[in-house]
Amino acid sequence: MHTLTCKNIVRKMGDDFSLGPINLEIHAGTITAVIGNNGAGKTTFFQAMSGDYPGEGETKVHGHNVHSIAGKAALSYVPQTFPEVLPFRLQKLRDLHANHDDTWRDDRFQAYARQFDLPLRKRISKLSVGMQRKAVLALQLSRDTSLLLLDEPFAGLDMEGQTQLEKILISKMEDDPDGSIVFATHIADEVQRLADYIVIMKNGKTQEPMEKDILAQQFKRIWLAKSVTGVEEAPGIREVEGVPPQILTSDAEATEKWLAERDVQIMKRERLSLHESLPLLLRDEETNEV
Ligand SMILES: Nc1ncnc2c1ncn2[C@@H]1O[C@H](COP(=O)(O)OP(=O)(O)OP(=O)(O)O)[C@@H](O)[C@H]1O
Repeated sequence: MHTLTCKNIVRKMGDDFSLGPINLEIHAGTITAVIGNNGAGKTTFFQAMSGDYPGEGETKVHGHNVHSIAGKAALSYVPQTFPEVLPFRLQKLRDLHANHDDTWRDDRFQAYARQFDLPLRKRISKLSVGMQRKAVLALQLSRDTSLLLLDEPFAGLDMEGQTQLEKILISKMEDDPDGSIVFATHIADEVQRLADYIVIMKNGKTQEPMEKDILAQQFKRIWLAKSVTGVEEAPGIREVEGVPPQILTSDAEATEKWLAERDVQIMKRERLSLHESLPLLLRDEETNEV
């Protein structure tokens, strides 16, 4: 079952950037991290997925068009910036949701407001950047929806806030096993701790979602006993350094098969952390568009 389906999402931004076409399916019960370099198009994509603008293509949440009432009621969206809420006090925004939003769970809001120590009676614009994000997270996480779209939700949060948010997201998934979370991030540790799938975004296009655990098995550093001609061209090779060579591969199985065929002994191998493998993925020139 899919929580979210994007079909042929396209958006042109100025003269220099265009998003898509993006086709993506997010399975129910999963957390997906969208990663990409600055300017890759993550925010533009989140705006498109959330129905923030009437663009080309179609996004559906549990089968409902994202622009329909049912679609809007099925998702919560925390954008990267939120100028429209800045003039208001959090209490006022809480009251609006409590009175007009069928998805609203006031018990949750009160708990998040306490946890994040949010001042209800100050204008959001008067809060620090991190507190502003906590306020918007508290509002959106208090809506009982099956899809959370979070554009860099950890940016600007203090360490305690990051840990609190992680716990909240994990407990939301436990409460609603068919729910899904899609979040954009630049933080490898958050990908490591939260994500089931990783979607790489480059030049406005997404690659096919990759299972984080499979990716962790494929990326390895391998120490060879001797130099071997043509190793730079072996399958999966990303980097070759030193004599005897130390190699980085994104397809350990294929690389090791290639080495075995040439009787090259492997002295040692270790998996790469996401801190090492994600930058390699983002550097790659090729995109496998879906
Ligand atoms: N209002 C706009 N008019 C023209 N171009 C824009 C506009 N907003 C964004 N862009 C361009 O769209 C591209 C994608 O921007 P976007 O903010 O989606 O990237 P991002 O991956 O979220 O980046 P970051 O990691 O820095 O947040 C950029 O090249 C940016 O210059």
